[in-house]
Amino acid sequence: MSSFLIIAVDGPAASGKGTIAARLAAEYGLPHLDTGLLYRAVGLKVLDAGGSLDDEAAAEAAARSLEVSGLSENARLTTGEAGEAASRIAGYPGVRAALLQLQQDFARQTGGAVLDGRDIGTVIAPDATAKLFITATPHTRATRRWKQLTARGDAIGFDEMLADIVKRDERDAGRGAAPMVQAGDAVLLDTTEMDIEAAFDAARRIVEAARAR
Ligand SMILES: Nc1ncnc2c1ncn2[C@@H]1O[C@H](COP(=O)(O)OP(=O)(O)O)[C@@H](O)[C@H]1O
Ligand SMILES: Nc1ccn([C@@H]2O[C@H](COP(=O)(O)OP(=O)(O)O)[C@@H](O)[C@H]2O)c(=O)n1
Repeated sequence: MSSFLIIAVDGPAASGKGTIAARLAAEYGLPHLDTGLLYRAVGLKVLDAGGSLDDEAAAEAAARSLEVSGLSENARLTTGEAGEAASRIAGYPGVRAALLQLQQDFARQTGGAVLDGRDIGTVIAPDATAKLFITATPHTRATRRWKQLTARGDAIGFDEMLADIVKRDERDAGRGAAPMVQAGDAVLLDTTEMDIEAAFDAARRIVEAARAR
């Protein structure tokens, strides 16, 4: 069994892919990159500069000059505003091109890595050892995200949350550049009826089966 291990974890909003990716990274002693943070940071950078999310050139410039250190400590990146902004700029090919190399370098570092996002198994690491596509029903995902955001004081109604998630999924799956799609060789994991422990357990078994191939 090779000691080089790339695990690609993709899926729609609030499916639990970040939680699973972080747990897998701890399990296998690998570094983890939440690639959604990159797009969230670019979206907020455009907004903070007073720009428009419709301005493709501004988004591409923000992506090219993105400072990637410290993103996971920035709580603002996990807000609903950042998620929406991310999805608006993530369809621009120039933004995706600007963020490609750093993600591929992260994936190919010595020993390997775990990355989660929308296009890890299809574009960033098509040669990944194990590919998972995590999903759950929109209602379940909206419930999870609503609990997560309201627990920390963000004011949002459940119906609005559900509508936001459905709209973002449609935009992510419908765009021309690296749309959210399950890779042909990814294993689908529907966590609707699973708690975090059960979902992680199922994910670990998928990785073990892939490593044994
Ligand atoms: N299987 C699960 N059951 C219940 N809650 C979950 C499950 N997986 C994740 N969560 C919770 O749902 C929220 C969203 O999970 P997260 O991993 O951030 O999703 P994603 O990375 O897909 O957006 C978090 O609060 C997380 O703790
Ligand atoms: N690899 C990735 C990761 C995120 N994204 C975009 O960034 C947005 C935010 O991603 P995220 O993973 O942080 O969002 P959640 O699934 O956590 O809600 C997504 O809706 C996508 O539009 C992407 O296009 N490609």
